[in-house]
Amino acid sequence: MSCSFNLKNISYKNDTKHLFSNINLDVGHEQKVAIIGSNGAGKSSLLKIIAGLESNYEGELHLFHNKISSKKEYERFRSDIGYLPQDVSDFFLCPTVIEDVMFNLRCRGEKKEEAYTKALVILEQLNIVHLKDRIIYDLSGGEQKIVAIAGILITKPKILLLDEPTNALDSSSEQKIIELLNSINKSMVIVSHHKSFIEKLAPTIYELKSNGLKLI
Ligand SMILES: Nc1ncnc2c1ncn2[C@@H]1O[C@H](COP(=O)(O)OP(=O)(O)OP(=O)(O)O)[C@@H](O)[C@H]1O
Repeated sequence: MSCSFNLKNISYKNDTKHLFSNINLDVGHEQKVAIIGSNGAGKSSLLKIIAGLESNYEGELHLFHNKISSKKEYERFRSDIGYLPQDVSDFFLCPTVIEDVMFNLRCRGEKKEEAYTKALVILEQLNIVHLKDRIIYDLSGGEQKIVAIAGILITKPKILLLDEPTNALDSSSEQKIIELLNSINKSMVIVSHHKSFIEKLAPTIYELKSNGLKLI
């Protein structure tokens, strides 16, 4: 199986405590994997390691069969990785929804009109086109989460790392996210507390324990 990324014997301790060791994970091309675990187990920290936001770990991270030994090496693959943080309140860089969803494409040199058209398509897919001119910080937490997902999906990353993608969403929005993520053929790691949600999305579910990932 062609692998999108591999974790080899990862151990991590943050400023205050040892969180986990012996983390081994191979995520194949277009494979969807979920990680559950108790509060504070380190799920978000593990996702940050894969997202290249935390480098103070032991062990090896390989992206597309390349061993990543430095932040500089990670940067070669940064645009292939879409990361949704658990808390999206600091995620947005533009005032309005449409501007923010277009932003990453504009950064990559896309013309304004093309970026606008693509942003409208993704807002329609997520059923939030009515929010397009709203100020993001006036939106509800759930609405902000969907806007953040739109801003990630528009860049067509190869790997999606989603930290609690449906917390703060009502059941109809959660259903939309499930349908959308099911329709996307990409490698994904989804962290969630909601087993019922995860089971609809990821055939492979692990529990994060302090001594490794346990297949459940
Ligand atoms: N920057 C940090 N400095 C010190 N401790 C931190 C930091 N970030 C997180 N922690 C602590 O590390 C532990 C793991 O946090 P993390 O957010 O990775 O866990 P989690 O499994 O995602 O938790 P939850 O399910 O509650 O979201 C927690 O005890 C948390 O308080």
